[in-house]
Amino acid sequence: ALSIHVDYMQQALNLARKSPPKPTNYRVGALLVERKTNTVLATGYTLECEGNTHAEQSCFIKLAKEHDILEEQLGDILPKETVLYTTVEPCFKRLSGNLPCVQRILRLGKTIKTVYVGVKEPEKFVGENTGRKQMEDAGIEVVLVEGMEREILEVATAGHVPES
Ligand SMILES: Nc1nc(=O)c(N)c(NC[C@H](O)[C@H](O)[C@H](O)COP(=O)(O)O)[nH]1
Ligand SMILES: [Zn+2]
Repeated sequence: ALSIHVDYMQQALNLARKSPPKPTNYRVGALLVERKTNTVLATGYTLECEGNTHAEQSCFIKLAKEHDILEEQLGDILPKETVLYTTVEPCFKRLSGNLPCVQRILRLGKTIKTVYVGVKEPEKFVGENTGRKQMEDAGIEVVLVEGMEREILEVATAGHVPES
């Protein structure tokens, strides 16, 4: 049966499709959702916000702008039962050196309770992604929403040069 999680992951994948293809990152879509009422608090996709931004980061930037606060202050306004859907698991390291999204999530305190991911990050750019363990150690549940791996990866890597 189509779970609510697949519905949100499909929405996230549709967002990822808006991302301009690039060989050095993944095209990812993300949604911040208030679990009790299932209200979408913010949507985002890779490179949506100016600069070299990630999908999860774009959600945070947009929501912070809406509340006229800094991104790192979002923990003060996010509902206690906020969850994040992202087609590719949050990054723990970025080749650009920008702050990884796991750190962005962790600094929001106990507001983000669960992170739903469509796929684990491939090891192409930064080797094995150890972000999941960092989040679980901080009490954040990480749930793999199965069944969409192939299409998520197809969208995520659309800007990559085919492996020769
Ligand atoms: N979860 C996630 N959301 C994104 O929006 C995105 N682009 C990635 N991609 C992860 C990948 O590891 C980094 O894109 C590379 O490490 C290059 O780093 P930059 O993106 O240039 O900072 N991962
Ligand atoms: Zn990231």
